[in-house]
Amino acid sequence: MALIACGQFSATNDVLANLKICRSLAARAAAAGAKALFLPEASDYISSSPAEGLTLLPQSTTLFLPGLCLAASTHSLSIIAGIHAPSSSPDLVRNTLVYISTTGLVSHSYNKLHLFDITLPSLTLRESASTEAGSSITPPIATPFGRLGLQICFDLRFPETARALVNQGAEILAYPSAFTVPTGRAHWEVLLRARAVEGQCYVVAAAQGGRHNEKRVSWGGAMVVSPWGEVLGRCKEGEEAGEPEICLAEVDLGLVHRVRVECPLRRRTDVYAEL
Ligand SMILES: O=C(O)CNC(=O)[C@H](CS)NC(=O)CCC(=O)C(=O)O
Repeated sequence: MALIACGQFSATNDVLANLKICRSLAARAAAAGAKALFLPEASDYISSSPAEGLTLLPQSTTLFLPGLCLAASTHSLSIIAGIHAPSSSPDLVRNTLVYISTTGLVSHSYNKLHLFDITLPSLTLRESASTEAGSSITPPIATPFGRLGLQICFDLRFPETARALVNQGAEILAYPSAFTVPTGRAHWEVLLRARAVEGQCYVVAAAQGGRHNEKRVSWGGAMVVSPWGEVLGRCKEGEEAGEPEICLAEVDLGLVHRVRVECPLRRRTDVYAEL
């Protein structure tokens, strides 16, 4: 059994202010006895334009990430955080999830595979205009609290990558996110719980929640879901979201095993392809 913390706040274009919030969440998680802190997608900054994002990127690399690493080693805490990272093009960033071990080193990372390009009546977002998509799945990481699969936000809508990670041994899936308000209200909880029930694994979804700038608001509702689909802890959602917070949950790998034994999901790979 290991206690983990799942964080929520609203990042702005002030990288140092975002770091201060993340460091305070790390202190809270450690004081509560957590072994790991999960932070949202884009914890380093939410910009109001792709051009502004590019100007903030150096501060993410030289200030935000080293600051998080220091927090991890200071508190002997694993930190799993969404950040931006340089890409192969000077005009694009990567949307990355880093795993920082308790010694304060980035040991693993994952680049978001599925980019969020939507055109709703109320909202248009084109992540592909600013972001280079990843090109591989990071195999599950052996951590002190279980084998962890890395995904990011919009990846949540693609059960194939979750299945691939579970087939590779994942016991926990991370979905750090910055869901929009209309899609969050409609889909966030049901998708997270579905991924946990289908994968028979824990799902840990740190989230941006609240207003970032005059154009952008995130739904919030960071949560930890059990392999049986129960919500074990959750942060505020919708209008209520805004203040930095954490929710806590126990990860019991015995429960992952029990659910998989009690309800075996034997696939008909004679009929459809195995992933
Ligand atoms: O670009 C950044 O700085 C941070 N990244 C994001 O906010 C990303 C891309 S715009 N958001 C999502 O993927 C939301 C997905 C979503 O809301 C859904 O699937 O419904």
